Amino acid sequence: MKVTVVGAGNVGASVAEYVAMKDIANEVVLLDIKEGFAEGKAMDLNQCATLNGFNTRIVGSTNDYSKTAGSKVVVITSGIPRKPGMTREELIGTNAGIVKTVTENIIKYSPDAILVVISNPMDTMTYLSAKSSGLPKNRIIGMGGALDSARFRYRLAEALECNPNDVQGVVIGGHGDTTMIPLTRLATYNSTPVSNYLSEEKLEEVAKATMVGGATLTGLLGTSAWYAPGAAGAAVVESIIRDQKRLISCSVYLEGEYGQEDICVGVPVIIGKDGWEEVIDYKLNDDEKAKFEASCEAVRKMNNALEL
Ligand SMILES: NC(=O)C1=CN([C@@H]2O[C@H](COP(=O)(O)OP(=O)(O)OC[C@H]3O[C@@H](n4cnc5c(N)ncnc54)[C@H](O)[C@@H]3O)[C@@H](O)[C@H]2O)C=CC1
Ligand SMILES: O=C([O-])CC(=O)C(=O)O
Repeated sequence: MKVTVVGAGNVGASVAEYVAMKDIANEVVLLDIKEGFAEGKAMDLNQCATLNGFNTRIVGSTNDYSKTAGSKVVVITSGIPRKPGMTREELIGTNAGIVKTVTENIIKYSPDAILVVISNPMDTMTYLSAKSSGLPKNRIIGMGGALDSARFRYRLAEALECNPNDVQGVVIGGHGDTTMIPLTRLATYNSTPVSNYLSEEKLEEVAKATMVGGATLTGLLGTSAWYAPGAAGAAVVESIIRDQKRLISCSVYLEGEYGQEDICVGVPVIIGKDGWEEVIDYKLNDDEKAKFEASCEAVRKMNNALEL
């Protein structure tokens, strides 16, 4: 099984590392446009094999797509990250051209691949990939909700002073500072509503911290985060390769689900060997529905800036 990761920068290398550590692919191809960069990252990662006990071969490629041929999954992380003070949406001018070209090159060599889009602004880049590839909608998955939900669970666990693995929580909507929707009403601490333990004000605080999770890290790091984004990308890849049918919030092309058409936005989906298989209806209440609609309107505005 071959997995390609386009963009060997912070997020791409992190996805490659976590995929290798899971030992779910024989080969991971890391491709970057920067001369020798992907080869260097691949060599460094290969030298972890005996230390971390994996048997995945990592191959570096400077823009040679023939090396990516026959990939089952392709993760797209190429593009610029934001700097402190910027929004993800400001990246569209540079990243749209990159994501479009990369998508076209990838499907020339791997026409049956499932694409996992990570580059920002992620929902719009996923929509662009869907439109420019012409691939069946189930084979295009935007990764954002997996990360945002992990951050939400971390923040909830911090507030509850508990083990994050005992907390369930999902973020839907756009992957933007103001468009994501942490579903606090549905969050649980080992099956009991978190509202049993946390006040409305505390839950509001948790939701706000979740929404600006990426911006907070960008402020601290000077560039955007990569460990949790890499782990979230690898979790989506694993669910595809192992056909795990995990229920993960991902940005997918909607045709009526959640009342939306012709948009890629975060909703809970089942992820398996054929890509995303089904959207699960969380039965939003009126307030959540209104937030989701506003989120979709903002994503749609971004999509309108694309030259398709
Ligand atoms: N969806 C999500 O949850 C997340 C998205 N991101 C996004 O992921 C993207 C990558 O972030 P980082 O890895 O931190 O950036 P980075 O700058 O470390 O790496 C990006 C890499 O893409 C490469 N690249 C640029 N144009 C290319 C092309 N045409 N073909 C192949 N490679 C190309 C660059 O040479 C660079 O090595 C950014 O757009 C960032 O905003 C980051 C974290 C989470
Ligand atoms: O914040 C950013 O720009 C990168 C990203 O999407 C995240 O870490 O959630």
